[in-house]
Order: sequence, then structure tokens, then C-alpha cells
Amino acid sequence: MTSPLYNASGVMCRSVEDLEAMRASSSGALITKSCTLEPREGNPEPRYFVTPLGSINSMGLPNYGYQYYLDYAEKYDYANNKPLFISISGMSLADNLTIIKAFHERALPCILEVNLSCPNLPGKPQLGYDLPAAQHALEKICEFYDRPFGVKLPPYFDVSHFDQAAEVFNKFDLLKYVTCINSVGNGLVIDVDAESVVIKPKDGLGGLGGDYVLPTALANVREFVRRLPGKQVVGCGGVKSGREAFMHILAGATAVQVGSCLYEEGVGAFDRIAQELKDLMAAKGYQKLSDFRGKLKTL
Ligand SMILES: C=Cc1c(C(=O)O)[nH]c(=O)[nH]c1=O
Repeated sequence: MTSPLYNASGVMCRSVEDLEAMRASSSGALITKSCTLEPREGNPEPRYFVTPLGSINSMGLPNYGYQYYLDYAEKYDYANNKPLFISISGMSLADNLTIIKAFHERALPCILEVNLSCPNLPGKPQLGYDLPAAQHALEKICEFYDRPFGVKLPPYFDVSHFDQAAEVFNKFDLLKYVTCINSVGNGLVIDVDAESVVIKPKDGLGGLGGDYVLPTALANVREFVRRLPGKQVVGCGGVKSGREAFMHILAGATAVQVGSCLYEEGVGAFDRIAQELKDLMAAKGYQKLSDFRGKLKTL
């Protein structure tokens, strides 16, 4: 079975070296760091911090610019490798359209994922929380982009927002999948001994990952699976063992991304989590993912 696991965008995917390590790993796919029109250094450090419950980050979109990833996508051997996803997070709609048009012109087999949810750009609200703007962006993309693509979503926390967001996404047939969730934005981790925040940008505010976000991630996966017929949901958030991967798939996820845990453990996490998932499935008498995908029981 091709592994249902791959990296969360942002982890082990900024440089060609990172991407080649992902390509050589046992993951089932790989996705690039979200890219912008021009290269970016990102936010000042410290901008990533690990806690016993996960991570907080305010990277600020450090990336080598979209042409770097376009070049990687052009050289990628699609016949002999796992699927390549390209994450796009332009600083404006115009930038996003320029980047997407550049990929469209080359008609490469990579799959574009439009990031609607970067929480760490000072002064820039997450598009995923401005649904009219998100709809407008998707309309402008679909004026010319004629291939399947996906979006990376922020976590939603209100049932009415699941409804409103799904209403927008269901308008776009070429939007074939959504990835739930991006980090839970603007958390604040405090170091009691130092009586200080732990990251520099935004006075310590950053996106949360890891154990902190698992229940929210699972809820977003399950709620969008219910509301987006004909589309797929990729689960992301809080996966550190076969158990959380199982939970995401039980909630309906087609594939599962690993972020904070991959950052800490490296690509060995894919082998370990895949084996743990396999063992858990065997213990439960499941032969394949579809035996239990989306079959979360309610009481
Ligand atoms: C693309 C920027 C993102 C970043 C970042 O580069 O700060 N961090 C996240 O947790 N999610 C993002 O989407």
C-alpha cells in the first residue's frame, strides 16, 4: 500500500535538499513550503518553539520564491515518484494568480494547493476567514486554471462557519480536496521561568501544532467530509503515531499529513507511524483504509 502519510506544508520542504529527503522517504507524497512571488527570509528568530504538547511557529513564510519550486516541479520525475503537491501562498490575489498562471502554462502533473490560512503575516488576515474574499480568489483562479487543485484551510470553530465555508467550496468543481487544518493561529506559549513569550514575532503569537490541535483537526476533517460531497479531505494536525492517523482516517481523511512530529523526528516518523497504523488495523481486522475510512461512530 502506498503510504497515506506525507509532510505538512512548511515542514521538511523549503529547500531542494528537504524535498529530496521527502522524495526518498517512505511518505506517500510530498508538498512544498508555501511559496510567494519573491523569495522571503521570513520573520525574525526565534520563530519556532517546541513544547511537550506540540509546537508554536511564526515563520513568516520563509521560502525561495515560486520559480524555485516551479524549477523543482519541472525537473521532477513524475513517472517514477510519488505525487508532488505545490503549496502557494502569495502575498496578494494578484501574486497568487501570477504564480498559478506560471504553473498552468507548463501543464506539469504536480497538484497545486492554494494556502488560504497562513496565520503569521502581520497585518494580513487569513483568507480562509474572509469567505467572500476566498470565493472571489477561487473565482479568479477558476477563470483560467482548468486542472484539479486543493486548498489549505484554517481551523473553523463554529458549525455555521463549517456551513458557510462548505457553501463556498462546493461552488468549484475543480477544487477536488481541502486540507484540514493549518496551525491554530495566534496562540501564546509562556515560559514561566523566564516570564516571557518563547518566539519573537508578533510579541509571541504563533500558530499551534501538535497535541494542542488534534481534536480541532479531527472535527474539521469530519465536518468537511460531511459537507463536501465528491471532494476529498486531507487530515493534518496532531499526528504523532498510528493512533492519530487512524483517527483522521476514521473521521474521513483520504490522506494524513505529519507536521510537528516530522519536524522533531525526521522522515523515520513516516515508517514508524505507518507501521503503527498497520498494526492497529490488523488488531482491528481491517485490511485496507476504506474498511474504516469515514466510519466514525456517534453515540
Ligand atoms: C504559509 C505560511 C504558514 C506559516 C509560516 O510560514 O509562518 N506557518 C504556519 O503554521 N502555517 C502557514 O500556512
